[in-house]
Amino acid sequence: MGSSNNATTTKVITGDAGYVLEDVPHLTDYIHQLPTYPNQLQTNPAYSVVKQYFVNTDDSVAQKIVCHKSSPRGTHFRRAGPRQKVYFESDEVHACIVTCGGLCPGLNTVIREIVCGLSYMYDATRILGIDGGYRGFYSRNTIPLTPKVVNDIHKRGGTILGTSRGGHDTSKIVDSIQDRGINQVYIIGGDGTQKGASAIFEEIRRRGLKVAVAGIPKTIDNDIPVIDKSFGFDTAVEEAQRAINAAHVEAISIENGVGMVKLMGRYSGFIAMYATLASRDVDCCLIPESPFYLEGKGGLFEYIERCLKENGHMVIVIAEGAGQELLSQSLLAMGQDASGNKLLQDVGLWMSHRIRDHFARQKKIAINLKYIGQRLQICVCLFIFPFRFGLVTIDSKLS
Ligand SMILES: Nc1ncnc2c1ncn2[C@@H]1O[C@H](COP(=O)(O)OP(=O)(O)OP(=O)(O)O)[C@@H](O)[C@H]1O
Ligand SMILES: O=P(O)(O)OC[C@H]1O[C@](O)(CO)[C@@H](O)[C@@H]1O
Repeated sequence: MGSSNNATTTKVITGDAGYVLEDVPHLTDYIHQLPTYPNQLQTNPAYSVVKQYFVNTDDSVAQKIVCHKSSPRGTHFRRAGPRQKVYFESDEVHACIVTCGGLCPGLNTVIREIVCGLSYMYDATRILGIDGGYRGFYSRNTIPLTPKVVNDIHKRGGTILGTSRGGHDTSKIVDSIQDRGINQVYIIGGDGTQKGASAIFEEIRRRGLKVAVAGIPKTIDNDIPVIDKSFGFDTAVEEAQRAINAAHVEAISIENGVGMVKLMGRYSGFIAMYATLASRDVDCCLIPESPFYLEGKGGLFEYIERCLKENGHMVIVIAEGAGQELLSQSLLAMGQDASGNKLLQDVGLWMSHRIRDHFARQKKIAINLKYIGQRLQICVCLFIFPFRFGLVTIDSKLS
C-alpha cells in the first residue's frame, strides 16, 4: 500500500484494485513510539462477552455501498469504535468537551454519554466543559463534569455548556488546552466547527503535544454522506410534522385554504423531504437542491391553482434555503453571522406575500393562506443516536 500526506490533515492511503482510504490523522503520525495499553474493556464482563465488540485496526467503511464488479473499490473511511489497544491510561485522561454553532436536539445527550462513558467505562475522573463555544477556551472558566452533574441533562433542550459563533482563535485555544493539561478534546458542532477542530489539531501537531482531538458531527439536516443518520434529525422531522399537521388543519378548515410551512434546511432539504413523505398531507415540497419558478406554465402559481381546483385546499412545505435565488438582490443583502455564514431571508414569508399578491391580482380564486414559519422548538432530546455517537467517539479517541 502507498500512502501520502498532504498539507492538511487528510491522509490518503491507496491499495490494490483502486482501494483508497481517506484516513484521519493520528497521534502516532507525529509522536513516534507512543506506548499503548490494553483496553480495560477487555476485562469488563459487560463488553468482553460481546463477540466482535472491538474494531479491527484496519477496518474501513466504504463511501459507496453500490459498486460494479469491474469498477475500482473506491474511497473508504476508517471505522470508528473501540480498539484492543489504547494510547491513554485511565488516570492520565484529562478531557474537555465543547459545543459550537447552532443548536440541535440531542446535544445534551451526547455530552452526557461522553462524560458517563469516559467515567464508567474508562474510569476517567478529569472532564471539563468549555463554556460558550470556542471562545470559552480563553475567555471563560471551565465547568467540571461528572456523571452526577450530567445525570438529568438529556431531559433538557439546548446545550448545558452553551454555544457561540465566531471567536475561533486557534493559538489561544491551544494555549488554553496546553496550560490546563488537557489531553482529549471532544468538539461537537457543524461544518464550521469541524474546520475549527482541524485547525486546532494542526496547531497541536505543530507543537508536538499528546492531545487527541475528536470532532463529533452535529447536523440537524442529516447532510453528511458517510454516516447513516446524524443525531437530532429524527426529532427535527417529528417536530416538523407537527407544524405540517397544524398547517393542514388550517388549510382544510377554510375554503381554498393554503397552509405554508417553512422548515429548517439552509443548504439541504432532508428535513422537509422526510417530514413531507411521513405526513402525506403535503402537496408541494420546495427544497434548496431543486430549483423552481413562480410564474407561467409549470410554475408554482399554476400548480397551486390546480391543487385548489381539485381539492379545495393545499399544504406547501418550504425549506429555508429553497428559492433564495428568486429573492431580489436587495433582499439578499443580509450580511453574515459571526462565523461568516451568509444570513438568509425568510423565504417563506416572502413567498406567502407573493402567492397572496398573485391570486389577489388574478381575481380567479380567493385564497386563504396561513403561514407557519417554524423555527424548531429545540427542546426535545433524542436518546438512541446521541447515545451511540458519544460512545463510538470515546472509544475511537482512546485508541
Ligand atoms: N474555517 C474555519 N476555521 C476555523 N474555525 C471556524 C471556521 N469556520 C467556522 N469556525 C468556527 O467554528 C464555530 C462554529 O462555526 P459555525 O457558526 O459556522 O457553525 P457550524 O459548526 O457550521 O454549525 P451550524 O451547522 O449550526 O451552523 C465558530 O466558533 C467559528 O468561529
Ligand atoms: O438560524 P441559524 O442559527 O443561522 O441556523 C439555522 C440553520 O442551521 C442549519 O441547521 C445548518 O446547520 C440549517 O439547516 C438551519 O437552517
